[in-house]
Amino acid sequence: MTQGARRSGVAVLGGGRMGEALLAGLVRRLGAADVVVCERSAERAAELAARHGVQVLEVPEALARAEVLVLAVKPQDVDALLGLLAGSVDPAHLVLSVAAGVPTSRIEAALPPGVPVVRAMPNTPALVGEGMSVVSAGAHAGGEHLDRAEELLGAVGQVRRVPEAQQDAVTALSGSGPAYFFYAVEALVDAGVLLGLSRSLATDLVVQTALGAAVMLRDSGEHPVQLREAVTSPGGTTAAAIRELDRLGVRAALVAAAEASCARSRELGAAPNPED
Ligand SMILES: NC(=O)C1=CN([C@@H]2O[C@H](COP(=O)(O)OP(=O)(O)OC[C@H]3O[C@@H](n4cnc5c(N)ncnc54)[C@H](OP(=O)(O)O)[C@@H]3O)[C@@H](O)[C@H]2O)C=CC1
Ligand SMILES: O=C(O)[C@@H]1CCC=N1
Repeated sequence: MTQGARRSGVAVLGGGRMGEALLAGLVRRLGAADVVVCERSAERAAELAARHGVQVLEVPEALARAEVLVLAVKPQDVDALLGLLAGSVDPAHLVLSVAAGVPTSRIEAALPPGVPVVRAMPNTPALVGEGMSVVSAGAHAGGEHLDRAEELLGAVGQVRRVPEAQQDAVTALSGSGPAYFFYAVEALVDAGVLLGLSRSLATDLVVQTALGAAVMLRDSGEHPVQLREAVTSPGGTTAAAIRELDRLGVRAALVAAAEASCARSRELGAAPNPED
C-alpha cells in the first residue's frame, strides 16, 4: 500500500475563529465524517464537536487519519505545532497553512523533505460561505495540490491564486479586510444613534445598505466611482458627506491601515530570533 493511501479528509489544527469558519464550510462540503479538529483547549474542542458534529483528535491521530492538514494556529504558535508534526507528516499529506505572514519555506524547513505546503489567506466570511481565499504553492506543491486547496477553500467562498510574494498584500486587503468594514458599520450605527435613531433601526439601515452596496459592486460591472457618483446629487447630501470624508483624510487612513496590516504580516512571518 502506498504512503498515505488509507488517509482521507481534512484535519483542522487549531479550532479558533478562523479554524471554525473553515471547519463549518468543510463540514457542509465533505460531511462531518471527513473533517476532524485538533484544539488544545478542551472546552473549545467540546464546543466545536457539539456545534459541527466533528471528532476531536490529538495531533498524531489526526495525522494518521487525514490527508490534508490545515494549520490554523496563530503565527506565534506555528513553530510549536510544526514540532508536533515533524515526526509523522510525509509527502502524501498536504499541509495547508492559513497563518498570516508565515512563508512556506519556513514550514518546509521544519518538516521532512518533499512535504507539499500551500499557503492560503482566507477570511472569516467563510463562516457564511462568502469567504475570499487566496492560495500560493510552496516549493514541493504542484498544480494538483493547488487544485485540492482551491477545491477545499471553494467550499467556503471564492478562491484566487497568486505568487507567494503577494500574500502579505492579500492579507492587508481580504484577510484583515472584513474588520475594516465592520469598523465602518460600527461607526455609522453610532452616527445614527447620535442623529436620534434607535440602535436597532440604525443597525438595520447600515447593514442592509452595506449588503446592497456590496452586491452592486460585485454585480453591476460599474466602477466604484460611477456607483458613488450615482448617489451624489448636485448640491445634495452625499456631496456634503464626501467632502467631510476627504477633509478628515479617510482615504489616506484606509491606505495607511492596509500598509500597516501588510507590514505586520511580514513581521509575523519572520522566523523568531532565538535571542528575543
Ligand atoms: N481570524 C481571521 O480573520 C483570520 C486568521 N487567519 C490566521 O488563522 C490563524 C488562526 O487565527 P485565529 O483563528 O484568529 O486565532 P485563534 O487564537 O482564535 O485560534 C487559534 C486556535 O488554535 C489553538 N491552538 C494553538 N496551538 C495549538 C496546538 N498545538 N494544537 C491545537 N490547537 C492549538 C489556540 O488555542 P489557545 O486559545 O489556547 O491559544 C486557538 O484556539 C492565524 O494564523 C491567523 O493568522 C487567517 C485569515 C483570517
Ligand atoms: O489579524 C490577524 O492577524 C489575522 C490575519 C488576517 C486576519 N486576521
